[in-house]
Amino acid sequence: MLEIEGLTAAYTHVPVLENVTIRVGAGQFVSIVGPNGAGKSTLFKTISGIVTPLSGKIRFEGRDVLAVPPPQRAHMGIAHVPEGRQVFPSLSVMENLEMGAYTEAGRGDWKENLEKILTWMPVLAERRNQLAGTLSGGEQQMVAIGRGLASSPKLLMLDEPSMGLAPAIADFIFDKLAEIRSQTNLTILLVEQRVAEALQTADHAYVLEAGRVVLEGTSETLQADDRVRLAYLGM
Ligand SMILES: Nc1ncnc2c1ncn2[C@@H]1O[C@H](COP(=O)(O)OP(=O)(O)OP(=O)(O)O)[C@@H](O)[C@H]1O
Repeated sequence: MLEIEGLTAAYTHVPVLENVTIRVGAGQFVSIVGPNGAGKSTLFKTISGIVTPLSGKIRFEGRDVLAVPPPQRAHMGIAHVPEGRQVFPSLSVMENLEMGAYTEAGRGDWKENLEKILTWMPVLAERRNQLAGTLSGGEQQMVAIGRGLASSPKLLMLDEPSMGLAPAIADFIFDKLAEIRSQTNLTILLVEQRVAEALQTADHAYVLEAGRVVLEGTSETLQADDRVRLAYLGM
C-alpha cells in the first residue's frame, strides 16, 4: 500500500533521512522505532508533505505521493496524527472530531465513524462538550486518534502516541490501537520510542538510527534480535 524508496531529506546541509526504504502492506501494522532525533517524525512529515525530500519516491496505492499537493494527501486516505497530540484546545471534543471529517470520505462516513470512535473510546462520549485543552494527556491523545479516524483513512500514521503519558495510560492506548486494528482493515504505521510495546503491537518493524534503516523484520524477529534486546529492550 505504501512504498517508500531511497528517501533522503534534510533541513540543513546534514541529511536527516538517508536512503530510507520502507514498505507497508495493506492491513499491516508496522512500527518504526529508534532513538531521539533518528528522523522518525521527519519521515511522517515527508509522507504528509510538511517536509519535501531531496530525493526518493513515495507511492501510495501505486500513486506518486510526492506529485500530490500536501493538502490533497489526506484525501488520498493518509491520516497523520502528529507528535504531541496537537488538539485544538479551545474547541470541544466533538468539534475536534468534526475537524477530522473534512475529507470527502470522512464527510460521507461521519455518522458511522463517530459511532465507532465513541464506542472504542467511550471517554470521548462522556466528555463530548468539554474543551479539548482541559482534557488529560491520555484523553487528548484519544481525541487526536479519533480526529485521524474521522477522516476515514486507509493509512493511519501515529507519531509517538505514548509521548508524555504514564505507563498505564500508554498501555491503554496501545491496546486501543490493537483493538481498532482487529476490527477494521485499517493500515497502521506507528512511530514509537517505547520499543517493547511498539514491537508487541505490530506485525513488522523497522529500526531507524541517525536517519538510516539499520534493521527490519517481523516483530518476533526483532524482539529476539540481540542488538534490539541490548539497545532498546534493556535485556
Ligand atoms: N524544523 C527543523 N529544522 C532543523 N532541524 C530539524 C527540524 N526538525 C527536526 N530537525 C532535526 O532533524 C533530526 C531528526 O528529527 P526528528 O524529529 O525527525 O527525529 P525523531 O526520530 O522523530 O526524534 P524524537 O523521537 O525525539 O521526536 C534531529 O536532529 C532534529 O534536530
